[in-house]
Amino acid sequence: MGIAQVFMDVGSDGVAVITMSNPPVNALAPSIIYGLKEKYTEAMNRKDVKAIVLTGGNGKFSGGFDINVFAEVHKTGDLLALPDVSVDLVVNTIEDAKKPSVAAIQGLALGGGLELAMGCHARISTPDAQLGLPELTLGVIPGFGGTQRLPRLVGLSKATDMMLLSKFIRAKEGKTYGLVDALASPEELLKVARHWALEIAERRKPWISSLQRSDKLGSLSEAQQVLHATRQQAKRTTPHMPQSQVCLDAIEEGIVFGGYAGVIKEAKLFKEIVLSPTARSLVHVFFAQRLTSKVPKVTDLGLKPRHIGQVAVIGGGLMGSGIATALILSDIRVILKEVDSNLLQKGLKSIEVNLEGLVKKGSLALDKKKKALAILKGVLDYSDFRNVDMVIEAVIEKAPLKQSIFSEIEKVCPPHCILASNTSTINLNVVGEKTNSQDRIVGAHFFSPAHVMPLLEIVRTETTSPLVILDLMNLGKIIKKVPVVVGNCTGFAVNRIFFPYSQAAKLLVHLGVDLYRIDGVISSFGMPMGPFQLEDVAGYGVSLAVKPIFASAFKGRTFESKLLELMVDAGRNGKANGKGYYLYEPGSKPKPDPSLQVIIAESIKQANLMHHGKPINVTDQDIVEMVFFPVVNEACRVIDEGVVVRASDVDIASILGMGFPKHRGGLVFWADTIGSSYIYSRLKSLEDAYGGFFAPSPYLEERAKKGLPLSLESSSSSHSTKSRL
Ligand SMILES: C[C@H](O)CC(=O)SCCNC(=O)CCNC(=O)[C@H](O)C(C)(C)COP(=O)(O)OP(=O)(O)OC[C@H]1O[C@@H](n2cnc3c(N)ncnc32)[C@H](O)[C@@H]1OP(=O)(O)O
Repeated sequence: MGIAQVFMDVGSDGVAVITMSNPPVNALAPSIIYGLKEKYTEAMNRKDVKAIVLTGGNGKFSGGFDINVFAEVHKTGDLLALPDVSVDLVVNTIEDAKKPSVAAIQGLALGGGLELAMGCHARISTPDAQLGLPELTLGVIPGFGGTQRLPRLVGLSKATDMMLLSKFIRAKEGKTYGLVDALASPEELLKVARHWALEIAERRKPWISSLQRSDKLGSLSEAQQVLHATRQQAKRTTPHMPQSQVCLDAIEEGIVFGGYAGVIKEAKLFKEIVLSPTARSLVHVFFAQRLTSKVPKVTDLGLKPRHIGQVAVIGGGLMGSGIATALILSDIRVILKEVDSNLLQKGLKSIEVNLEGLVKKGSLALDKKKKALAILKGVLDYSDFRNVDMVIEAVIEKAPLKQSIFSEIEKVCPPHCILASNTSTINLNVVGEKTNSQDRIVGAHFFSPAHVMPLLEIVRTETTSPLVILDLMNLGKIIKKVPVVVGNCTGFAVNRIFFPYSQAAKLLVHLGVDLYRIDGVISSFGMPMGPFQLEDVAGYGVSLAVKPIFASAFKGRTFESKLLELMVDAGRNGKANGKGYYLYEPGSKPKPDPSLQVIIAESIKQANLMHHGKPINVTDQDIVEMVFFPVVNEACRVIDEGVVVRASDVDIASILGMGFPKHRGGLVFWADTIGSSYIYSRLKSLEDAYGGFFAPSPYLEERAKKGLPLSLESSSSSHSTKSRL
């Protein structure tokens, strides 16, 4: 961040323009808050100032309160680091001042930024500025009066919608709701705002304090009905997010007892919720996600990413068509290659279906769909490959096939062309073994469905050039993915860390624990679905293909059973044929299938794990620990071997790639809330009872013995022979 400063410039018209400057987003750091207070006091005291225009520098109003302060409060527990903005600055200094303020908004006004603007007596904005109160995504609630002023400006339903869903709206939409008083072009913005401020001062325009308004709130009973319905919905959709209910508590206080009482209640609730485990987790996730874009020896070399105008995707199956969809949606021209016209037509059709799905959901306009399809071309040979900047191979997981494709594309593509593979498991050195282009071979591991899932795992080998990594990171951002750079090993980071997840669940079944109970417990923990339903949805082909790969790469710590083979023998292929661990019927939820018990009994018999044939007795907590601690253990190895740049990259990869609950802060963050010593001792006793699958890794053991968090960076604790990054 640059230097945080507040400037004031008083014009001959008697308008003081107060500008917040704290690049890149003018976050409201404590120094900005104090600076605002100081400039406002000066403006009030100066006789030549009639009115104030509040604005932000560098084309942005403000991205909200400085989230670093939350991180500081989480570290120290000291709430004094939070300045009193809501009453002292917004109510007393701005809203109740004897001179009017007008907010001149461009770029964005989010969180505390929008709350300052709502404390002003009018808001003028450029049409495309983004407005929103996204505090709930950080586990907190709006704390500068937003829970009170937004409902009073736009009405209760719209306001709860914007706050609970952390929805951003454009200013032109805000104008229709009454959040914005007038729109102006960037060139005219200040002029219009100055004029408006003077008009208020001279009483030619109304002098409105948002907090005093009630005209948009409806009657008390209507308001309470809306709040009740919203509460019920939030309980269903965000059961792990206490901030939703707390936000509604603050709103309700203001509806019942008036805006000022609401502001006081909001401030009190804010100070409680900011220390909640959810806020700690979500603030961690905010910074962890941004850290993924800082990759040593890649982003610190002063390199500039090259333009990627055209990409060839090889293979039009589920992954290839999803990747192509993601690319054309972001205006990148795509050549889709298949081996015969039948498969090509299928691939092109899947892309169209993907786009139609987005149109149906309302997230893609029809003309945007047409535009996207116009930059897609299907081909059956390599002749068009001479013009592409990147190839993404997405064929089935067979090493010899990938090798022959890579040696062919090396010959036909231009020398600058990046050669990427979407393999999820196969070592990239093997993929590129038959080429002389090791420096431009890279993994671009998308997650299915590729046009929806936000994670892009970028896999670098020891020879991949930094520029190639940077180009792929940049492309990832353009297509709205979160790129996480990892090292090359079997399963890379995500699939490797999560291989024990389904294996542990199967192990539990072979110890006599009910499969549907396991899925239920894991869903309640916060995963989008349990491990068995996930396997049904992903299809057994993937699980069966990777089983031997993991077994040979991670000898001694895999759990083998014949359950899946027995399922396939019995004609069960998962969701694909409507029959897996669950029964799938169109239009209804997956149903448990009692006849599955015969297959499970056979698999249990073959595995012969149960002591005297007796099922084990486990609590729900035992299930969570037996499923996730082996996953944490593998994450420890991945951190120790340098497969990830930093532990927090695992947090982001686990959330975005596997659906690990965000409100728990990601896998390693969650593990650290439990403590390395406890996890180690549990794994140790599970190892004694059930063998090597649970054996704690040396990294975990060392951290536990020293009482250190797993995420703490430390050179001395490394057991690895060599970093892969
Ligand atoms: C009391 C109040 O009610 C409480 C609050 O106001 S809480 C804050 C509410 N505001 C928010 O949640 C907005 C958070 N920010 C964002 O969503 C996005 O950063 C954005 C939409 C503003 C910009 O996105 P984008 O252009 O992709 O840039 P992005 O990489 O996210 O951010 C750029 C830098 O600004 C920082 N930043 C953004 N918003 C910040 C904030 N509110 N505080 C501190 N830093 C912030 C980021 O950490 C990043 O820093 P880095 O370059 O060192 O990694």
